[in-house]
Amino acid sequence: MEALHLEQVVKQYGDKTAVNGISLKVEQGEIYGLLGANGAGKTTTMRMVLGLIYPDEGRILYNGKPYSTELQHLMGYLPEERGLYPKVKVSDQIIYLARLRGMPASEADKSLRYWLDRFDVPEYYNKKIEELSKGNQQKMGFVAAVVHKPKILILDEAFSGLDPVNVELLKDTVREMRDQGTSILFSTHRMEHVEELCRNITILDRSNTVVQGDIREIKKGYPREAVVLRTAGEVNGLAEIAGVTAVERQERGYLLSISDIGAAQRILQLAMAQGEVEHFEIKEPTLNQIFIRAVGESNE
Ligand SMILES: Nc1ncnc2c1ncn2[C@@H]1O[C@H](COP(=O)(O)OP(=O)(O)OP(=O)(O)O)[C@@H](O)[C@H]1O
Repeated sequence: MEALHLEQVVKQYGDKTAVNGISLKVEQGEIYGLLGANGAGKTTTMRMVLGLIYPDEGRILYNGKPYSTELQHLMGYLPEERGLYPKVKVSDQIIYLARLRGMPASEADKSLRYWLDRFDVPEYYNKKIEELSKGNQQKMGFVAAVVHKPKILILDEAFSGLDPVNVELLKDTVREMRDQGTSILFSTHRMEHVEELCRNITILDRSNTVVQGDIREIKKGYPREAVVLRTAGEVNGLAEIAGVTAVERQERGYLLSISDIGAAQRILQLAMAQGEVEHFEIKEPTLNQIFIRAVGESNE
């Protein structure tokens, strides 16, 4: 059974439909990508899942059951806007938040110390949030979201403001939580993070679902329009091949754009006829390209 199931969920603010009939399922131990342009309805959807606001239509089920206040103990949320108080000590507020979610103080303290050690910052225990850098405040926001061991974790731009080392650290942590059975709703504008972490995604555009499903399946539905070719020497006549729309000379070869898949074979044949081919690859579209195309198309 799905840990989280949204069925035709609608949210309106006056005349404005912020979310227009979203349906999705997140399995136990899955990281699910919720994507969309600015104002598409992601935060509104996440706030409904958290029970902070209520859907006007449709329903949300948690392990097959409707929302109840006990669920607050099972959910963790890292909001896009920093949610921690600047003047309060890290330990005071994170333990307080964990207790609000039903964790005894001594266990919360132990869990907080575990996370501070894990992130190699045990000294933050006694620091005020305002004394930390922006990235480290973000890390403490993450700790606040996971300290009580949630079963459903909602991450809104979890990696924003983090340096590459910390991004990797948090990615590993998120994967580990997934492997332990946590279901994670993951929202970001960074498509490469989605490619690395998520199996299934929904792309929202102006309140509507425009793309949904398994990333690998979605990619199969889009044409392959790029070829990478690496050869020992120059290849003449690439631009004249039927179906080749652009040829870009790169440091170690060529990047070609094609309008039909047959052009790829013609490129390979021409290159082989002129010398040794070191590398040949027909590239799948990136999620970034799919996003731009899907959101662009629905705006036409
Ligand atoms: N409290 C509110 N009252 C009125 N309109 C709202 C409210 N909250 C959100 N909206 C509107 O609902 C739509 C969806 O907003 P939402 O914040 O869910 O988008 P988002 O996908 O999270 O965007 P972003 O990527 O910019 O964070 C927007 O048009 C927004 O202006």
